[in-house]
Amino acid sequence: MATPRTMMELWTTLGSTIASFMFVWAIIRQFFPVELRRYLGSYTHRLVDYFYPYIQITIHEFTGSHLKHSEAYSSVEAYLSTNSSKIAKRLKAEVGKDSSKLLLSMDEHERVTDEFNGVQVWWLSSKVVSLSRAMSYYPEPERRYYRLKFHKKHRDMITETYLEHVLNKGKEIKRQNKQRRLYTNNSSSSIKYSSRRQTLWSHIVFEHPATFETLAMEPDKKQEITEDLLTFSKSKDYYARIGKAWKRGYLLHGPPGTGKSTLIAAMANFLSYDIYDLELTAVKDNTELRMLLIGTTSKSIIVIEDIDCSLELTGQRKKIEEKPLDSNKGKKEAGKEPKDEGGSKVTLSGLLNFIDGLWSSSGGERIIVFTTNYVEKLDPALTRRGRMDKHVEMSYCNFEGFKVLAKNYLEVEAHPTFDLIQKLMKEALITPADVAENLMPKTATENADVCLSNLIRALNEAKDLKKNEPAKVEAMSTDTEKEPVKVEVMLLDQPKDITGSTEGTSKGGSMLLDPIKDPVKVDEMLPDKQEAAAIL
Ligand SMILES: Nc1ncnc2c1ncn2[C@@H]1O[C@H](COP(=O)(O)OP(=O)(O)OP(=O)(O)O)[C@@H](O)[C@H]1O
Repeated sequence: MATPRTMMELWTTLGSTIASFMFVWAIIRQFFPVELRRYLGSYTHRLVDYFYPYIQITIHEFTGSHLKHSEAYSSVEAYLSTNSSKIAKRLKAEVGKDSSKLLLSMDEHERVTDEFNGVQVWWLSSKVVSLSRAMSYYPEPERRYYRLKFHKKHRDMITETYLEHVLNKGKEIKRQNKQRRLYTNNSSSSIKYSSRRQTLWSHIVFEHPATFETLAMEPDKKQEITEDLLTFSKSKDYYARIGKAWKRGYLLHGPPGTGKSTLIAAMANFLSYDIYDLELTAVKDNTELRMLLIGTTSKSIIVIEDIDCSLELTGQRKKIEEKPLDSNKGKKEAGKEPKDEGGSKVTLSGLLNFIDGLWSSSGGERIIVFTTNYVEKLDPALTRRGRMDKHVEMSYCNFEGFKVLAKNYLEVEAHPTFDLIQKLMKEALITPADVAENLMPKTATENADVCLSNLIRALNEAKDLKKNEPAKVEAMSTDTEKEPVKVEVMLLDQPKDITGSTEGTSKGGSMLLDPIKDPVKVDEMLPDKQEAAAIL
């Protein structure tokens, strides 16, 4: 017990000696001439620096003579918010800029410890209050700062690696906390008459709840997409090394209601990216397209929906490339109102240039997503790999997909009706949108049992519809000039004998037809003669 007491006494004595010395020194130095005081001051600093083993770096809230908000400060603040909310005892809560979330950060004069590669560092939060602040007519804002302290032997590691890590992590956290935005392009006509300050894009807050967990899709496919997105988002150095624009093209194709838009929302939420919904029909020409694309920010998904309707990309590339496109036509056919009456002169080559990285000069990563209900109609120039790196087929709902939706909509993971639903799903084609519609309770009294029986009814109807479908014909060859056409006939509910006999087969079959010799037979076989002509 004697040693601690001696130590205590030693510290107490040392403390009071230093305090007395400081006090005496403060009195004496007043009588020293200014020059001498400065001289002594500089020596004191040097002496302290010599023995003091730590280095301090200060990051101020405002920088420059115009007191601009420092990006480094806000990044450090975001970085420390994750640490300090767990460690610090005094926190402050603020609603962040562009965010609806309450963000916690360490309060003034609070200290937290951080560790990086086994090295300990200390962060202090503090502020400078100007003395003239209270008296001044235009009080200066408080200037907050963070101070980082570390041992001088780690100088290189901290200044080269740790600070970069803090800034990158902080930026990432800021982006995740930021409200996501959904941008749409303004039609050319509205830009013409608008004030100069109006931009080409308008935005709203993007709050789509879709995630990969709530998406009805085969688990393997989900994993493949999420891995692809993650790899892409971390490949900055790779793209820089190979000298390519940091972009990735996705083509989502499948019937309406299979979740193409939902997948885009899930991708945006997964990566915390903004979405630019590019309505090509509202774009006047290639120059405007270029301006729009240059106006997009990095870490965004640029979406061109129903590309088959936006541009007539069904013909030969050459013809289309030269021809200005009346894109309104396609949209009207799709039952959508075009935004711009004048029609768009965006060409396929303009679009291809853009996909090939026209905007690469603006830096940062972008994902471009095209969606279509008719992938076979698109020009191969648009869909070839390299432009569209990933083709994702969105298909009808299967039992796995149904289970995801049942969990989302009804919070049901097992039910006596599941076996029947599984059987029916093999026999009927139903989109995830239709499944979702049936599973959604319409009134407060509709429980899971009611919703599931609604779905069973819908599945039975879809099954009957499929049975009653007219004969489906598949042409195996299209060369009608020389070869006979092999036609596969699938006769389901109502057998229809193509040879005129009333005895048909419900199983279907195939036969060789010569379109020159047997035109009538081929015609008869199809309910729609035009369809026959198209196939042959
Ligand atoms: N795979 C899916 N997973 C979860 N929900 C889905 C899925 N597919 C469709 N839905 C539901 O159906 C609705 C319509 O789907 P969505 O708009 O994503 O389909 P789409 O394929 O983009 O259709 P369109 O081609 O008509 O634009 C969505 O709001 C969602 O609720």
